[in-house]
Formats: sequence, C-alpha cells, structure tokens
Amino acid sequence: MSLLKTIFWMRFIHTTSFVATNSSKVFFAAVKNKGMALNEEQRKELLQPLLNNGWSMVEGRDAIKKELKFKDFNEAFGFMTRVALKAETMDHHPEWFNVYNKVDITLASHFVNGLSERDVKLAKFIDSVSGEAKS
Ligand SMILES: C[C@H](O)[C@H](O)[C@H]1CNC2=NC(N)=NC(=O)C2=N1
Repeated sequence: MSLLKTIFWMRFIHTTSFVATNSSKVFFAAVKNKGMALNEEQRKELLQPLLNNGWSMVEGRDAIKKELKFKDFNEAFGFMTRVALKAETMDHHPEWFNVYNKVDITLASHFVNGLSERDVKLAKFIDSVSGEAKS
C-alpha cells in the first residue's frame, strides 16, 4: 500500500471511531438523564403540599424527612417492602432507619446533591402506601 493510502485509512478509522464514541456518549447521557434540582416554582407547587402533609426539611441539607410509626414490626416491614420495590423500579432509593414499628425516612437526590422531582414522586408513593401509620 502506498503511504498516501495508509494515511487515508488511518484518518478514516480515526474519524469513524471518534463519531461512534461521541454518539454513544450522547446516547448514554440521555439515558441516564434524571432531571435537575427543584427550582423555586417547583418548590412552591410540588414540595409545599408534602411539607403540609407530615414531611419536613432536614436541617443543613436540601432533603426532606418523615418519621412514621406503625402498629407493629410486621406493618412497618410490609410498608418498607412496598417502598423498596418501588425504589428499585425508579432507581431512586430512600435513606431510612427502622426500629421495630418506627421508620425514619430521608429523601434526596445524590446526582444533584439536593431535591429533585424524583424525591417528590417517591414521597407521594410513600404517602400512598403508609396506610394507618402516624407521622
Ligand atoms: C448508579 C445509580 O443509578 C445511582 O446511584 C442511583 C441509585 N439510587 C439513587 N437514589 C437516590 N436517592 N439518589 C440518587 O441519585 C440515586 N442514584
């Protein structure tokens, strides 16, 4: 092969592999897109109803928490199982602590180091399955 042909093929391979890696980067960034931190408007519209429903802001951190008390461990763990399955399908997990019938839950989004719409969605789900629990 002539030197010119070799240079041509080297440039061709370099360009096509560059295009391939770049488009896969764009593709995976889109797949992984989890949204952004809540803005002021969303905080009034989406967060305030949760704060009126037993959730409160964590001190020194952009996160929300709720403390739930169930009848017994069975009720508490049944609730946790429902939330765990939902969290897994959402790929969004609570920080939580359980002793017997008590479950303390904190929600925040690691990828924005604060609250996102995912926390609102999970908090709403938690409220919908917490049944007779007292907060
Ligand atoms: C790699 C995986 O997608 C991430 O670590 C997920 C898992 N669960 C998560 N849960 C929460 N609360 N926030 C996240 O940013 C998060 N990210």
